[in-house]
Order: sequence, then C-alpha cells, then structure tokens
Amino acid sequence: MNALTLPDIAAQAARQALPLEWVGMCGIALPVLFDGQRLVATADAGVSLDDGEARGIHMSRLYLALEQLAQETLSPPVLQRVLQRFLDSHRGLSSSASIKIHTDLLLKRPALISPLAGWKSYPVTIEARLKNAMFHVELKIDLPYSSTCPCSAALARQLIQQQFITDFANTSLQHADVLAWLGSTNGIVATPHSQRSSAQLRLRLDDYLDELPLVAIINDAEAALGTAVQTAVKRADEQAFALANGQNLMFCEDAARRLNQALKRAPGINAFHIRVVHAESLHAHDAVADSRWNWEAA
Ligand SMILES: Nc1nc2c(ncn2[C@@H]2O[C@H](COP(=O)(O)OP(=O)(O)OP(=O)(O)O)[C@@H](O)[C@H]2O)c(=O)[nH]1
Repeated sequence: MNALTLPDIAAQAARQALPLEWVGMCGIALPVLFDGQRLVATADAGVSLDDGEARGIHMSRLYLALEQLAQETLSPPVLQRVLQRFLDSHRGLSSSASIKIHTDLLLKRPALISPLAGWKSYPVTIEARLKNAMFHVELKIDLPYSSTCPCSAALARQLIQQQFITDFANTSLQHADVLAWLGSTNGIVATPHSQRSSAQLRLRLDDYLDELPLVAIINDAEAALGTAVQTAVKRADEQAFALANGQNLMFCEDAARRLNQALKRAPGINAFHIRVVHAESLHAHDAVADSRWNWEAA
C-alpha cells in the first residue's frame, strides 16, 4: 500500500456474506426549510445493502446528499431527488433508500377572543422511501387537544339538578333567586373531568404531490376535534374555551371517528392510521382509540 493511500474498509469484502435490509445514520443534525421557516431537525438516512459481499455502505455519500435539504424547501420532489442521489452513489450495492426527518413545526395560532396570538409546536416526522422507482412519503403528526368526558358531564348535570331540588324544595321561585343560585358554587356543585389529549396521525401521501400538506392537515384535524389547546390566553379566551369544551363533549371513540371522516375528505392522503390518547384525569391510565383507512393494504 502506498503511504498516501487511505485504507477503504467499506470497499473490502465482507467476512460474512449477508445482505442487510437497512444501513445508514440516525440523528444527523439538519436545518430544514419549511413554510418559510428554518427548523431544527434531525435526519435518519440509509440504504439497503443488497450486495452481501460488500463490507459496508459509503456513509459520507449519504451525509453529503442531505445538504440539499438544508438549501431547498422540504417537499416530496426534493426528498425524491435526495433519495435518488443515495441510490446513484450506491450503484451495485443498494436498491432501496429511505430518509426520516424529525422536527417541530411552529405555527402561530390566534386566541379565541382577544386580539392575541402565540406559537404552537407540532412534532412531525416526514419519512420518504424509494425502491424500484416507487416513491412514497409518510407523515407523522402529533396534535394536542382538550377533551371533556360526556358521561362525566351528564353525571355532573344530574348532581346539579339534585342540588337544585335540595336548595329550592318547597320554595316559590323568583327569577333573581335562580340567577343568583346559578352564579354560586351550589349552582355548579359538580364539574365534568377534561383532559389534555393527543392525536397521533400517521398518513401516507399520494405520490404526485409537489408540496407537503402538513399545515392543511393540522388545520383540518384541529377543526374536526374542535378544542385544540390554546396559546395566548386572557380570561375572555378562557371563558370561550370553557364554552367550546362544554359544547364539544367527546369520548376517545368520538375523536377517532371525527378524525377519520376529516382525513378521508382531505386531499392528498391515500391511507392513514390514527391513534387518539385521552390522558384521563379520572383514571391513572389513558383511554385510547385507533382508526385505520387503507392502512393494511398499502
Ligand atoms: N460503512 C460504515 N462506515 C462507517 C461506520 N462507522 C463509521 N464509518 C465511517 O464513515 C466514513 C465515511 O465512509 P465513506 O463514505 O466510505 O468514505 P470515503 O471512502 O472517504 O468516501 P468514498 O470515496 O465516497 O467512498 C468512513 O471513514 C467510515 O469509517 C460504519 O459502521 N459503517
């Protein structure tokens, strides 16, 4: 060996010939561009190692191809070009390539009543795969929202009725008495439990999309759920939120069904797997519902 030649271990023959389904790097720091923002992201990037005789893949080639994602707005065509570069730089070694990008999308959300707004962070993962010229993109989105138990609300209403009977038994009622009673703690002797809940959406996108419909999907899903968690909140906003929750009682089953309907209507999605998790304040465990559409067949 010439003293100036660097040893290239990856190019050596493997001691034990065996193809590998996926080889790559996880947790690569990457600043990505999306929705006019520069977002801090991490990427997992890799290829299959089909040539069982080859010792290793060329990780630096994948790493360098990722730079394109720091330069251009994240979109399906850009992801496809990067994956094609992974494969072009591993001719004879790999037939499939994949990339996962984890980031937090920041969206500015207005308050319900006051003229205020604040930032909300949505954890998202964008996963793209290229195999035998077939290109697929999958999104994972986590959405926090508030849910109030309909059963608990009905039980609380019944207790309020009982309290009313107790407080006004054998009394001739004046409008002012009832109004004062309604404003007292006796008038709301029981409250239903509500909880911070989360919807975990996994979505497969149609192949032809030029843009990632992340913001539209988040907006559609939040509209379907009805009580997204808030950002900037003054008392007027809190009161509006209390009213919205009172008008939007839901079990986890209700939330899953609403999301199912909304996502089936949303353009650009050809399959999904939804999980909603209501982190119960009644129990120390969660109430959970799943819903799928075209998921097994895809
Ligand atoms: N394949 C592989 N490479 C690793 C691993 N851990 C670290 N590396 C390093 O990743 C570096 C980059 O690999 P290559 O892309 O093959 O680098 P290179 O041979 O200089 O680049 P090319 O000439 O393009 O092949 C090498 O120095 C490897 O030692 C590993 O587990 N597997």
